[in-house]
Amino acid sequence: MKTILLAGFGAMGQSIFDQLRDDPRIGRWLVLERAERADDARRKLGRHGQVVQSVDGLETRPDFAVECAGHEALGTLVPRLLEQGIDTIVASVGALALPGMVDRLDAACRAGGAQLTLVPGALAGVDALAAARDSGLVSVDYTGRKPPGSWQGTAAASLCDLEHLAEATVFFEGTAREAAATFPQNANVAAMVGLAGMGLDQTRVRLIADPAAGGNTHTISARGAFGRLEVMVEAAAFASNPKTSALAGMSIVRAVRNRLNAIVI
Ligand SMILES: NC(=O)C1=CN([C@@H]2O[C@H](COP(=O)(O)OP(=O)(O)OC[C@H]3O[C@@H](n4cnc5c(N)ncnc54)[C@H](O)[C@@H]3O)[C@@H](O)[C@H]2O)C=CC1
Ligand SMILES: O=C([O-])CC(=O)C(=O)O
Repeated sequence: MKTILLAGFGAMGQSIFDQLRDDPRIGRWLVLERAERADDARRKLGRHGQVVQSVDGLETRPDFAVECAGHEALGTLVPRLLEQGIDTIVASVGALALPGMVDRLDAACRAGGAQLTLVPGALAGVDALAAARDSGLVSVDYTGRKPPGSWQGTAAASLCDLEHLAEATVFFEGTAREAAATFPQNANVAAMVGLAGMGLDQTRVRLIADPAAGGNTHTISARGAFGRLEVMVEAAAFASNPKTSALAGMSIVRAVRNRLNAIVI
């Protein structure tokens, strides 16, 4: 039976645990949380696992790890996990847009002989984009559209009047690298499109606050030698965190199951 280390027990982390808690192939959860949220995590984990203080000096070595704790945590925790040879699945893909981060993670993987998995998260179409890239891509565009409430508490609040928007408002246009760095809680998907396709600096991003949006919508438009791609997801958000689509948690669950299943889809 497997032991999984889960860094971050917020909206996504709790949903991942809830979906996988009864899987007989998983024996134990080691959860890393900030001190002020540790008791809550301990209570929710019950007999299924324990809260740990650090990724270093663990009594039980995890078989693999999952990160859903944010950009800062990715930078501090994930290289240390990889250096210890612990394969890690990450949600906070946008942190790879930070200067030097890809090289740092690559070096940590090599030092530990570990593998880092970036999930599509709330996106669809990443498989096709990544497959098409070696044959040559001509353009890749990503548009993120969310209700104003999903942009509250982010840099969008200083770029438009989120409280009083009467219509859909484009408040950001730039590269995937700029989007990921400016909106760490909302533009991990933009970084994923960039990393899977033409690169962080060649991928164009538009971010929109839309009072009429029915959910968090993510649209990828791409052209290349393969042909043309147009994929849109309208995703329901977590009640506990409207910035995050529940599909992002499901995407991690898929990645975990793919490590446990005989047949990988
Ligand atoms: N790839 C994708 O499609 C998506 C990726 N994300 C990323 O996933 C992250 C998590 O999303 P949510 O669960 O919705 O956020 P959340 O804010 O609900 O939960 C994050 C949890 O991580 C904990 N945390 C923060 N720093 C930590 C640290 N150093 N060590 C341990 N725990 C720490 C927080 O206390 C909190 O409980 C986001 O910050 C974002 O970077 C979010 C949405 C979609
Ligand atoms: O969950 C989503 O809709 C996407 C998101 O927040 C992110 O990529 O950071």
